Amino acid sequence: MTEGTVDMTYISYNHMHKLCQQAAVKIRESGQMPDIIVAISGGGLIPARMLRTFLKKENGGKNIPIQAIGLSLYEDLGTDDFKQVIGKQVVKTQWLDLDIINERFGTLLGKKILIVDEVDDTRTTLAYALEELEKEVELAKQRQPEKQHLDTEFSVFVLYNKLKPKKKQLPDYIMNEGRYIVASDVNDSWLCFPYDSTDIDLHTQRATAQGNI
Ligand SMILES: O=P(O)(O)OC[C@H]1O[C@H](OP(=O)(O)OP(=O)(O)O)[C@H](O)[C@@H]1O
Repeated sequence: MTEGTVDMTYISYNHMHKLCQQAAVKIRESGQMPDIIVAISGGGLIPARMLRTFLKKENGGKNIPIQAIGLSLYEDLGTDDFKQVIGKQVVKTQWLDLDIINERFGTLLGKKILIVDEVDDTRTTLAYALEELEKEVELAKQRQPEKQHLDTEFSVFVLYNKLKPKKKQLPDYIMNEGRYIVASDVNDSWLCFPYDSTDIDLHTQRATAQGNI
């Protein structure tokens, strides 16, 4: 941030698209080609869908299903305690459809699961998502003890990682074993995403001027 003002970084759809294309190669090379993509809604939905196009290509033409989970740290959900919790507490608004996962795969256990979001800011949301998904794995082991030996492997993909001190950490097995995949490390500026714009032409001009095209 600059003193008294906020640095604004404008991002175009094209920029997100191209980063997803490059990231798909990194994901394949990491050995973490997912069975399931878990998109953190809302911001993770668009990169997850873009990524799926390129992962399909990297995955021999096989499409990878996307499940959406809704987590909100900064959004006003109209609750009475909004001012107290914004930026501090993650609110779960949607969760995995385990019936669909079990119907399609038989189990969540033994799967490679890629968690996708558009930005890692304080890392609070990603840490929460991973903790809650790990709890689902433990519950699945209780429900399906005959499959508890199957290793479920998580990895994380973000389009933009802000280079700043983080409030929460991801475990070493994510950070140190090639399972935290970042398309672009960025300074701690305000990221302006195209889907938040009410004037997409002006937004794209600004993104272009900053080279984010
Ligand atoms: O690293 P953190 O500090 O946790 O911040 C990152 C999160 O913040 C944004 O979500 P937001 O809560 O604004 O909801 P949205 O995706 O629906 O806009 C973004 O989409 C990430 O999920």
